[in-house]
Amino acid sequence: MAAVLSRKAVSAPGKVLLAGGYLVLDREHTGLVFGLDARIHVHIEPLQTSQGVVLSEIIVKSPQFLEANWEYGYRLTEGEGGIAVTQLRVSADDPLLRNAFVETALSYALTYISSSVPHHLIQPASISIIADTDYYSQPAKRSVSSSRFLNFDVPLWDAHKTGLGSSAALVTAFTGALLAHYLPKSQFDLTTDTGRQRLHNLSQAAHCAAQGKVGSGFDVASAVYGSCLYKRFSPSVLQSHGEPGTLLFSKKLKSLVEETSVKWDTEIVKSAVDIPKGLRLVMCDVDCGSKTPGMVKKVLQWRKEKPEEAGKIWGELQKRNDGLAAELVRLSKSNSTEYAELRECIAKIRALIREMSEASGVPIEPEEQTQLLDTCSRIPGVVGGVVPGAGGYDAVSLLVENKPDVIESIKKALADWKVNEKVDTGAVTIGKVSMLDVREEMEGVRLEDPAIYGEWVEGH
Ligand SMILES: Nc1ncnc2c1ncn2[C@@H]1O[C@H](COP(=O)(O)OP(=O)(O)OP(=O)(O)O)[C@@H](O)[C@H]1O
Ligand SMILES: C[C@@](O)(CCOP(=O)(O)O)CC(=O)O
Repeated sequence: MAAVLSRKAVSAPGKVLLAGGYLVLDREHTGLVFGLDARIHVHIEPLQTSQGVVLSEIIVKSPQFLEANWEYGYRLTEGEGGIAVTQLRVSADDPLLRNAFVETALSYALTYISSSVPHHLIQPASISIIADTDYYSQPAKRSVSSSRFLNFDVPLWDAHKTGLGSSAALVTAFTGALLAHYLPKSQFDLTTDTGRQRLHNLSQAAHCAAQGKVGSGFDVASAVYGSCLYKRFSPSVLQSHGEPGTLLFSKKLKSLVEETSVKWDTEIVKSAVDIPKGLRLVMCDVDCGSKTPGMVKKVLQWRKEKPEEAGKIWGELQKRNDGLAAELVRLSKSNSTEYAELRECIAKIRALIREMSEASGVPIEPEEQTQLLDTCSRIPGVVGGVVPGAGGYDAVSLLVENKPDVIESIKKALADWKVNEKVDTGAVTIGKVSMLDVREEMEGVRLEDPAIYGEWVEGH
């Protein structure tokens, strides 16, 4: 008889790329990424089936959203092709709503598990995904109990994202929960360097496959390792492992994850990143629900066409980004509250980002965000702010003194804030600007107590 597996829960943090957007796509450069205290949690338990009924089924639910149930059948494929998963129809009348991140992470993780314990049958499981509130601009309804997790009461696809990296945190926590559930601790332990390295490699591979492109991977790296200075892996690492169901996929994935044939050249430096005790990060969401498509492509095209111009700006930006990281660490170590130099670092970075926007024709720091950042930067206690990551109209980040009156002043300023008509480009409509209830967090992925989810995993 197969051993009864115990329930497990894993969470991973969201992210903000404070400095190094676009540059981090190139291994010549680095990104300064902070993990956030908004987490995606994944809870997994054996699926209760009627006595004598043997199913190869895994059920995944996002109980905070409507119609967010996905059921999968799974089977071992021939030719060491790994585990293929097939989405099952919940009921004959329902349309098949796919979730590429869940589906891909499931088949990658099950394939790795089956290659690690080849003669074990994978038992059915029930998985719940539970997200902290600030991943979505959607106003959430308070849940009936005292649970910190809220009910969004809309289909997942209708919730506006705030850009905190839900898919990377999801894929990392989901993969971690599956490995922790099915593999013995001797083969996978989230608390060891080897465990985290394998989880990182597997999650990066699955996340890239689900996205259909290989980005820099800073979001998955920070979901695993938390805040860090990040240098990407060479894209060639992910070029030849194939797809689930194709010849030798299982073998190739195992060696990719365990680095037996390919070496991942990712560089994670945690000691280069810190936030001084007297400061914190704040994120302000503009809820306009739009992001200019193709920004990355356009910036890279500009860099290709104008290598000299781009090289100069990127070289200078890298220097300033390094300066920002160094100043944060210096302030943190010295316990100093003298923020003039930090203010200067942020102002220089913003000026260079605007120069890059202008030269590439890509609204990385659009006029509306310039105005928002300028307004916030004038509030006493606000050291400065930037458009993080790819920029555009996602939430902006501020570095502020960690004092209740400063936070109150920011909230008040945001409540009154409107785009000045003179700079309103008309490209987007900025909704209500609000402060998200998140701040930086140093820790990455972690095991959670499965009992904390209460009603969210019972009876859903
Ligand atoms: N609570 C959830 N339950 C299930 N799937 C989710 C959940 N939250 C996010 N996802 C998955 O992640 C996808 C959103 O990922 P996407 O990469 O577009 O955005 P993001 O990672 O939040 O933001 P960004 O990349 O801008 O930081 C959704 O379409 C869905 O597949
Ligand atoms: C533009 C880029 O460097 C950062 C994108 O960051 P974000 O998704 O906007 O947080 C792309 C990448 O690193 O994959």
